[in-house]
Amino acid sequence: MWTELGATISSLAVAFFMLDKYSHCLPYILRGYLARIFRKLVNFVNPYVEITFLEYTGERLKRSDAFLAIQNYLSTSSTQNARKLMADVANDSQSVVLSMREHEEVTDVFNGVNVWWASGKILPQSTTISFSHITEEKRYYKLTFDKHYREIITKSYLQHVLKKGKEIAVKNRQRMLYTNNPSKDWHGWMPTKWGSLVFEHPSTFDTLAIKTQKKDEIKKDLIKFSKGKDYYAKIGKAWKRGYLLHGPPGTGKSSMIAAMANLLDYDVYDIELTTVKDNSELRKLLIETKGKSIIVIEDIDCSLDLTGQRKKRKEKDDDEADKEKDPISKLKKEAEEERESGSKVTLSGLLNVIDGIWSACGGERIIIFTTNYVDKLDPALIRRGRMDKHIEMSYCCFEAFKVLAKNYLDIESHELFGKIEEVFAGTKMSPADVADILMPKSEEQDGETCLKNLIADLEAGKKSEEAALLETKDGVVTEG
Ligand SMILES: Nc1ncnc2c1ncn2[C@@H]1O[C@H](COP(=O)(O)OP(=O)(O)OP(=O)(O)O)[C@@H](O)[C@H]1O
Ligand SMILES: [Mg+2]
Repeated sequence: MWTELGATISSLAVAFFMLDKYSHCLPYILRGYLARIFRKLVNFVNPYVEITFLEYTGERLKRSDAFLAIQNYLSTSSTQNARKLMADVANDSQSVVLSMREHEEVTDVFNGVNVWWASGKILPQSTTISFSHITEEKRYYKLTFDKHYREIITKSYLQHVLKKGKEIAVKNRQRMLYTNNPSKDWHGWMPTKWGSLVFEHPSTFDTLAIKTQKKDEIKKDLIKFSKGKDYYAKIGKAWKRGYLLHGPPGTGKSSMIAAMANLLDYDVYDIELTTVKDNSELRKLLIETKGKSIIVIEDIDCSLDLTGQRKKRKEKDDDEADKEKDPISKLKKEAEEERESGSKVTLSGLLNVIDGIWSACGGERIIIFTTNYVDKLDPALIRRGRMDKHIEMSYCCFEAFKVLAKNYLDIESHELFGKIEEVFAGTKMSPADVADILMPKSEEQDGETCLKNLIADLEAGKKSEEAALLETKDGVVTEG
């Protein structure tokens, strides 16, 4: 069909060229008359409108969202029509996603109107060697439809295609875990700021050992946030939420982040601040994050000189230690300090970037800081509005233990539970330690043995804690 159409159009183009060339020989009125007839003729033989959607648009050659949505949309309709398809895998290799190959055509029907989609690519014109995969060839989709349906196609149909395409993208999307690459590995404008892996952490709110009430409260908060697009727009605030997770090591802070990402189906951006050169690099990194994501800065107290106090204290300790150090140790220490001082991200820089980034980016984002020492953090960093919710991850309690016993041993109730509840009171064992004890170490070790081991460990821990407390008390009394 297109070949015939092309031939007709070229004949008309020749006719028009001749008309244009010799028009000065014709009287003015006849010239206008012929031009009108010619236009009618072209409209008659080619009543179609074409819209082209390029893969890369704009000066910065950003990948077009419309192109991606169309690609996804056509992945369903084209599989029924097109003969040449391309295959890719999604969702942990669970499903195959098919899309149209170049120079294929498919027909789609919308409200009884036929439209035609064609895929193609424009090859580079010059033979110069390019270092960019983007400039080498330009892929596009071309939509053709009868001009009588211009209104319905350009409005309703395209809206329908974009909406469906985005829905398919969400369905096929593999969640990713991004980690920042050191800036020395960034090459020009190539997207190497973030390295990525498929995010496959198994932690969920069901496997998290924390009190049920707290768990439900956090889940409710997250779901409310993720559905809050209209609410945030109404109150004129950026669609973001900050969480501060604090608690001793092994209490499940990192597991909680994974559970949050799994609950909301968000990507995770894990920022290692110590490899970020300065504030402007941090800004670049954050600007590149996408919506529906959780931005994580773990151990925030260790990543930055947050309060100034840490540095001063360190300097004081170091000065004293230096007096005793030999020259080789001193040199080693200096080299280490130089490496450590690689990151010049400052607290105020971090705050500015965090506050600014929300206004610059669309789409929902959660930012999470974790720390073992909440008291060390600068109040400016964790004030309400920046970190909206503070979640304390605490030592294991009996309620949390029951979750671990179910996960690790498949035991939901046992005669030893009464004793365990009793010994848990007043102990400080992290869920990570409890989980380790509950994990059978050999084939012979059954659930009951693990529970008995736990009781023994808890009792031993309790005794040593009591002894330590007594010692301290004695110390205070003696000093007094
Ligand atoms: N609350 C919890 N519920 C379930 N499992 C937990 C919990 N806390 C710890 N664990 C187990 O212990 C391991 C370590 O936990 P996790 O890394 O989440 O602790 P963390 O608080 O991030 O520790 P750190 O402060 O050292 O980073 C996890 O792999 C998990 O199996
Ligand atoms: Mg952690």
